[in-house]
Amino acid sequence: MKEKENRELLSEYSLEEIAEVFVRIRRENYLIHMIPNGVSVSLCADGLAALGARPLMAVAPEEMTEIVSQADSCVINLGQLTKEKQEAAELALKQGAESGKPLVLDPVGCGASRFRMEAVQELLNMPWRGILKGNRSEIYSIQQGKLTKEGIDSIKERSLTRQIPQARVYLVTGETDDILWETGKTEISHREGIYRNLVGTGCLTGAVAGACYCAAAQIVEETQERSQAVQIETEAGKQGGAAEALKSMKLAAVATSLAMAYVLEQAGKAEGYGRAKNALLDALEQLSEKNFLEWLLWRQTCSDRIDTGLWQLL
Ligand SMILES: Nc1ncnc2c1ncn2[C@@H]1O[C@H](COP(=O)(O)OP(=O)(O)O)[C@@H](O)[C@H]1O
Ligand SMILES: Cc1ncsc1CCOP(=O)(O)O
Repeated sequence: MKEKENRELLSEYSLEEIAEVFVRIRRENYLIHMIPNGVSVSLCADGLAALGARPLMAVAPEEMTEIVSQADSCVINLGQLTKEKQEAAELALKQGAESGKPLVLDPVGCGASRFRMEAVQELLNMPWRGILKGNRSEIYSIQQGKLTKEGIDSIKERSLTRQIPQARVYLVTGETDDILWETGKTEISHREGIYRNLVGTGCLTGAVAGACYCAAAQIVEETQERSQAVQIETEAGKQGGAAEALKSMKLAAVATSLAMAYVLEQAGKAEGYGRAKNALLDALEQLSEKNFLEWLLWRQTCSDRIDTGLWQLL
């Protein structure tokens, strides 16, 4: 059963399709609106630009509906949360859901204070479809409704439940990233290379997910259109909306996780914290080039050799 789940995911997305996500971001120059935090705003804006996307960082509730309407996707990062930011996040999720935009929510440090936890729970109770990206501690806090008081980091080992709402995909980051959805789960290991904990890489992961989600939605839609052109309408086809949306979210999460594994590996080779941050941005720029597909193929070959698989069995 576990093996079947894993094979299904492998057959769902080829490495070429994953690499195509980044070629598309550069070609389409998606406008990614992010409600950022002051600590990582430059890294996220630079990171999106390095990918070939167009960042737009807006925070004022007064302009949120207009801004979300014109963006291709919206990433809501709750770091440095204030009441005003919470209001902006609610408006962004509402407008994003109404206009069917790809949405990513990053509940930064939601286990650190009651204020953050309550705000996150309210936002999660709203009806929107999208990706929830958090470290293991943040997702644990959300699932258990408990404060973990680990600051913004994930320090302790935490077990997560498999109860994921239907319209959401969770991208849980750490040494191994977990991608969870209502009926399944996969793991992507980041253990290769030397890892350096650079401030803002969690936020950057959310920003990258926002860009990947735009490309993934287009890729999935085009694949669906091609298959509909040769098929008569089936029951599965009629229910295509939710299934397609789930596929886009999963492809976006897988592409984000592997891209971050690649860029963090490049950053890990640089000497010194400052150089590592620049190496991270330079590596983001390479994702749309053939280096990244070659790295994916190389990684798969290595994984096959040590018999773990690119996507680890669950
Ligand atoms: N020990 C680790 N080894 C390799 N990569 C890691 C490790 N911990 C986190 N990462 C990666 O670093 C990025 C940021 O994740 P994380 O540090 O968990 O987020 P946050 O900054 O929100 O706590 C993600 O791409 C994640 O996969
Ligand atoms: C340090 C800090 N404090 C509030 S937001 C923030 C940045 C979060 O960075 P990361 O992406 O590494 O979790």
